[in-house]
Amino acid sequence: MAEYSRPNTLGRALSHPTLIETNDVSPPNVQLHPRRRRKLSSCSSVENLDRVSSPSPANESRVLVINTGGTIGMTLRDTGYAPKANALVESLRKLPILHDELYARQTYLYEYYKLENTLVLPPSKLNKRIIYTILEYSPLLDSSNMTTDDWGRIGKDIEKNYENFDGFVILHGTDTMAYTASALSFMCEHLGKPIVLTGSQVPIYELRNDGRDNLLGALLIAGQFVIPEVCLYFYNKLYRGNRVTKVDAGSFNAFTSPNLPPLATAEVDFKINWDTVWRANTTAKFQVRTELNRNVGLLRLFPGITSSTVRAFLQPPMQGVVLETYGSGNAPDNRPDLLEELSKATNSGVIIVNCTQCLRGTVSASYATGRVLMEAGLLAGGDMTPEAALSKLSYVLAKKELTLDAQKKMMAQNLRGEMSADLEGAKLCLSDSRFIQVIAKSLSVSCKEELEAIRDALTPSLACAAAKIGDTEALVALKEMGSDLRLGDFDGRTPLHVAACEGHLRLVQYLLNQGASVHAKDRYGDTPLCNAVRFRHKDVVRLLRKTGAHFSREQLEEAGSELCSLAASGDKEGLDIWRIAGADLTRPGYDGKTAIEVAQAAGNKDVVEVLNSYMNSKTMPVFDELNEYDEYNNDDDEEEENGAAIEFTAKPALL
Ligand SMILES: NC(=O)C[C@H](N)C(=O)O
Repeated sequence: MAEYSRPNTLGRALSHPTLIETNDVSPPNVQLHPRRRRKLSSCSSVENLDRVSSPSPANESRVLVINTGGTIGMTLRDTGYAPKANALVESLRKLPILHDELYARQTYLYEYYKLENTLVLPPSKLNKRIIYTILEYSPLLDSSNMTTDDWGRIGKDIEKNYENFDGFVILHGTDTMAYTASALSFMCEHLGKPIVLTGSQVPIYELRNDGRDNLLGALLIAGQFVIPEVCLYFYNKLYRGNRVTKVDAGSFNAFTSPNLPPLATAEVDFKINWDTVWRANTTAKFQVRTELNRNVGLLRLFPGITSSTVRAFLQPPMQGVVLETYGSGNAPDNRPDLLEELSKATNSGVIIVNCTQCLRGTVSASYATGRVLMEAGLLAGGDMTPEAALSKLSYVLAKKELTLDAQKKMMAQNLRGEMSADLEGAKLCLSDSRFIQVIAKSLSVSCKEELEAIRDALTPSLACAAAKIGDTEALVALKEMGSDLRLGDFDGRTPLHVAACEGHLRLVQYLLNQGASVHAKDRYGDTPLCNAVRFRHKDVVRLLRKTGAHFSREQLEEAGSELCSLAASGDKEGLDIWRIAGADLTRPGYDGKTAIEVAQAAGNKDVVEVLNSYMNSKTMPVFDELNEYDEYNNDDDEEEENGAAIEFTAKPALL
């Protein structure tokens, strides 16, 4: 007699665990979960996986294992290792760590699924039962024999059975597993469930092997964690499938993911690196694109490669090539013959992607030898593996509905986490208004003091960034979360300073309406008015003046020299800005000469005339706000503003 206590979900109808003979699992002693019982009577097909819907009990999950071949299921023959058909299920059935026969029989697993190739794992640490069904391909293949058609077949089988399983495990030879994993990652669009490729270096039938561990780990991951990616599990690590490459022919530790850390590691527990897990960020339904373009290839540069080799390789029908270059994407820049062949090909519509031969790192344009390739029309492949770049090309080029330009654009995009964003783009860009708004929103979700402190610390930088790009909406968002838009950054520069520099008139208006001070000084003593004068934004100068901005006594004194220098260079516009800003154009410079004297000496008659008329009208108020304001309304030589329509309600002038 063996004691067997059934899991709660299965034994829901029983009040006590039942003692059952190990070999006696006859129906009267076992209660089926009601849903499973119902299913038993409705399911009739043994062959058709589609007709079996997902399992009932909550602690069970279903995984479809597609066995394509590979060493994991090979035996040694006279000709060497070769796959053995119809042997895997039987052999797994005898391995207690990979199949719990007692549970299967007690719960009528075989009758319910009507699939003899359905097995069940013993309960996991998380108390999950993973029921897995093996779909074996015929013939089983050494992965060296696989083609894009086989990728399509795998994709279609996943698609067909997608709703019936919680996850998928693909048993595959290791030699081309990185290619298949990459290809499937692109083919599986809007993936929401885990697809885990695995295999082994030593057949599962041998005494010492890595197949059992790899299969067990892959099943546990696919059945327990919603990692919506095409992954590769090997030697206790789960990798993103399109990031791996096989690096060792003789070790259990056969794969590496040089540019991305593992998604998970199997230690005492599984540690999932959720931050790295790819999120499709889509509401579209899962589908598999099986169309792949086979006119693609990998070309590895080597010293002395001839242009005729390159020419031959790039001949039609070739449509996409991954050029494996040196270091950070370099090629000889003293080989015009070679570069010409590459240019000719890109001009005729071949997409050539520049990937590095190095295991780790990315292509960049830091060397002249790298730039020549960009000039020849190559696309930068970033840190993509050649396997990923090749299968991406194959996938993208099969999208016939796209123009060549759109295909190139797609190649440069990070579609499935196969490449890191280029470093420029990856920088947190404060001048990205979406970033500012996202931060503003996320900070406003809580009203805790700490969060408010963070908000206050970030506000000046964020507000200045928004002011820089004239993003009124972002400023409104910041304002709504309670930020004080008058605050200055580390250098005492307020959003008003920044907006004045950039000439964003409407934003200046908005900030003034929000109480921004025209008198705020940055660490250099500059006010927004100084900035607007410096960058010659007349309208902003007028508006600031209207709001009461003025130069300090020292600034006015120092202005003399600046005015003389403008007069010397005949810069009427510069002088006019100073006039509008309220400077006294008769103020002498450091050597006692006035601007008009300098202009006369330099023979700048126009300037003399303008300054004379200024002197004549000097008895009038320095600045006629109303006239100037009218002028401002009609002036269109400033940059067109596209901010939100904000009524002009600037404060009355203080002069
Ligand atoms: N370890 C392996 O699976 C290698 C085998 N030749 C294959 O790729 O199918």
